[in-house]
Amino acid sequence: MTTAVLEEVAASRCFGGWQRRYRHSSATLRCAMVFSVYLPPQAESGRVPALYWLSGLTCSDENFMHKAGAQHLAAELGVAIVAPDTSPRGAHVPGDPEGAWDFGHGAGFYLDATQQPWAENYRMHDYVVRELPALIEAQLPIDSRRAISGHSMGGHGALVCALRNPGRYRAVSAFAPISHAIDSPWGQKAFARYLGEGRSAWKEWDACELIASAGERLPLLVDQGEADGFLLAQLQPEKLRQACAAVGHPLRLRVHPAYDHSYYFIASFIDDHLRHHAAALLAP
Ligand SMILES: N[C@@H](CCC(=O)N[C@@H](CS)C(=O)NCC(=O)O)C(=O)O
Repeated sequence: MTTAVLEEVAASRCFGGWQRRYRHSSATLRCAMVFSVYLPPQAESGRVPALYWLSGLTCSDENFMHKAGAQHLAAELGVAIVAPDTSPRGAHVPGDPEGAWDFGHGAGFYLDATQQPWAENYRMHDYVVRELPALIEAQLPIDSRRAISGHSMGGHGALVCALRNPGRYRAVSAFAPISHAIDSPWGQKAFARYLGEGRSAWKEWDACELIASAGERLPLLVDQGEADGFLLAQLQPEKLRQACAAVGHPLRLRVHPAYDHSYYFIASFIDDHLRHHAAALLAP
């Protein structure tokens, strides 16, 4: 699995480092995938740690890199940023049967599907947690110091990746995550198809459910805009607050008046998240 070749498809100098894009064949997802990576200047003389960023519904690997404005501080801190795509892609990969934007292509939900026809390709958890880091750590100047963050569906993904894999990430954070996916319309639609109708299987991919039995108490940093149109129906950060309070899981939940769901919100607070991750990634 680690022998796939990374084919560079774009490279731009950026804050003394490089913004690059690679294509590779994914054995996990059974399709070609593209990811973006920001390599800070420090990567030219040694290996650097990486923050994995998981984007939300409808995004590709490029939304974060184009809009979050993270490269300037990542260059200063010496942290790489890796942004995978949000689902498997390609004409042979099934999408939403009705062509909706909240399922299928661009909406992999960072889980490993068990139901056909999705189980063939939709294994984004395995891809993000194992296949992609193995490829990157073998072929790029990035080492195994990892942190993870994301937005909305990707915030759910970041929390679930960290909670399901104790010891794999040094830090975790999220912007406007789908906090309790099994209790949200987006999550219910996706989980019913990817995982089947049995709700017990859904709980293995739900941040609030996983908090109770987490194998480590990695502190969560979560930012949420109060004017986010998806706040009440889909995101429900108060459920995350309750789940953390019930078991004493450390949570810093910051609610920001007037901020919405957009990348303007992410750009406004990304520096705090980068410093949160860098403190853990660069600790001796
Ligand atoms: N297409 C949806 C919105 C989807 C959406 O807001 N996606 C968020 C993640 S959940 C995003 O980051 N969009 C891409 C962008 O803003 O660059 C709609 O019409 O309401």
